[in-house]
Amino acid sequence: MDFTHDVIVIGGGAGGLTAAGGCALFGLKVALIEGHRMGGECLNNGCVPSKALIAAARRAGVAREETRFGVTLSAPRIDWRGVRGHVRQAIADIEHHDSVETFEEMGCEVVLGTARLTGKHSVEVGGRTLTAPRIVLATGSEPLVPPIPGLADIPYLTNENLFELGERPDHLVVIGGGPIGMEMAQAFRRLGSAVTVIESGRVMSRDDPDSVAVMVDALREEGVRFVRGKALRVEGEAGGVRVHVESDRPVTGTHLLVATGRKARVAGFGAEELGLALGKNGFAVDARRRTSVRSIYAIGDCRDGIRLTHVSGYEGSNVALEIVTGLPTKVDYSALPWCTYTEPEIAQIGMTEADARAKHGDAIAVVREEFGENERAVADGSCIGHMKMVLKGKKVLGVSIVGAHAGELLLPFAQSITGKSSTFALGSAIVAYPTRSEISKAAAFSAWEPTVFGGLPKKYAALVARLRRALA
Ligand SMILES: Cc1cc2nc3c(=O)[nH]c(=O)nc-3n(C[C@H](O)[C@H](O)[C@H](O)COP(=O)(O)OP(=O)(O)OC[C@H]3O[C@@H](n4cnc5c(N)ncnc54)[C@H](O)[C@@H]3O)c2cc1C
Ligand SMILES: NC(=O)c1ccc[n+]([C@@H]2O[C@H](COP(=O)([O-])OP(=O)(O)OC[C@H]3O[C@@H](n4cnc5c(N)ncnc54)[C@H](O)[C@@H]3O)[C@@H](O)[C@H]2O)c1
Repeated sequence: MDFTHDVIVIGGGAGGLTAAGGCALFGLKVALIEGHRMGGECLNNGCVPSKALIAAARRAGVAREETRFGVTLSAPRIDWRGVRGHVRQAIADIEHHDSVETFEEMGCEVVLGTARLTGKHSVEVGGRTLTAPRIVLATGSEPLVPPIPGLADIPYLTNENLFELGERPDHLVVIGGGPIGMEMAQAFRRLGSAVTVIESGRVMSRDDPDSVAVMVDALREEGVRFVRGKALRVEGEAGGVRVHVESDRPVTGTHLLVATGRKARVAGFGAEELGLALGKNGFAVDARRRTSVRSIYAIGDCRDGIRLTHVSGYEGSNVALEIVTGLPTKVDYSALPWCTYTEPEIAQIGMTEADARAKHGDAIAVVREEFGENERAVADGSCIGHMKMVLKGKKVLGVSIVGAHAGELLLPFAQSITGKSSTFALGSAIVAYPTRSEISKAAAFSAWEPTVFGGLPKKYAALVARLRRALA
């Protein structure tokens, strides 16, 4: 078969950009297709606007403390247009990292349009048929809106319209106590909204309960109200919503945010017709991120599994490496980090205590240290929180941290968990997004870039690509 490309990547979010950029930098002929906005969810409706909003809210939160350390601040005045302006500016300042021009410079052919899978090796977009030995699906996810009776009849918010809100809600009701619910609850509360969170199960159920308890107490103290129960029915109109909750009184507010998880984007672009197998929520994949059709990979939010920007990026680079070298490249999540950017932050790497007990029983030990004993925390007047290190013998299995800048404390444990500490390992470590710690990975990666993308590796990649074209 005479292929138009070596690789076709569908989706220009964190996963697709990393896969496409990686292959292109090795000299492969890459088509990168994006149907909406380059940068995907993270840049446009996810991490970047949420963290920008959190930054504005943090400023308001500090000002609300009035007198501290002998310094008196005046109470915050919140100009919603200014807050929105900061959110937009953050996106504008970052978007060039993900732009068409940047990826064309790397050597990708960027095609703007909605792609349709038409075969094991073919994709249609904008009236063209593109073909390649390997296709990478990085089509992402969208808000999972549960079928709560009444919801379809009232205006509600999800992450897709939250950051474009024209006014500050007087009372924001949030359904869902996951990372989106928690980050946004605190941010809106600090910006002056009343906030009620409705959660049917455990708040932040993926994280260590001891960390979560500290964070929930802090949010309660700031005035966030928590209601335990399932949201069963919703009624009202713009400016006045009422949520009926299992085993509690109805909750009323002015705005409703639905933050009840994500639904993988797997339908409507030819994957069903090709018979790609599905898992519980997304394409079923093996450890190499191959779907049931072996020439097609699925990475990041669109496959069944954990959904985070750095996870999409890691899977993108793994798949690029496999395609370029021809060597199987499995994901390794033994040192997977994540962080929720409330204040205090909750950060995790590797196993929680519960994960470790489930796997190793009483063979584990847990060491706990308090920030109240940490002299930098004391000097900062910011002693809330602790670190729990989970060990088997002296080997670290995981670390849970709650406290100021918790996400920035994870990186050394990536090295202790994996046992890899070279500059190459640092350059390819999975680092929680967005953290300042990423700069260490960037520096280590830069040191290796000329070698990794040098003449010899490119010649080898070209040979593998020729063989693939001949054998596919
Ligand atoms: C409010 C919020 C806050 C978040 N905060 C964080 C955080 O702080 N840290 C973190 O790690 N994660 C965070 N996340 C999760 C993170 O945003 C996602 O995990 C990540 O963006 C997924 O990247 P992706 O490339 O897999 O998918 P996406 O970013 O969803 O990209 C998929 C792309 O594919 C395109 N596409 C889909 N179908 C087609 C088609 N047929 N043809 C062409 N193009 C197509 C879409 O337009 C989209 O641009 C947050 C998410 C939300 C909603
Ligand atoms: N800092 C970060 O890394 C970060 C921040 C935001 C989002 N994200 C990612 O975005 C994704 C989505 O986050 P999310 O918070 O929407 O999802 P989530 O699945 O983590 O949490 C959703 C919560 O909603 C609850 N829920 C569902 N239906 C309900 C109902 N009817 N009534 C009451 N509660 C109900 C669930 O019990 C669950 O706790 C996740 O993949 C997450 O990893 C990450």
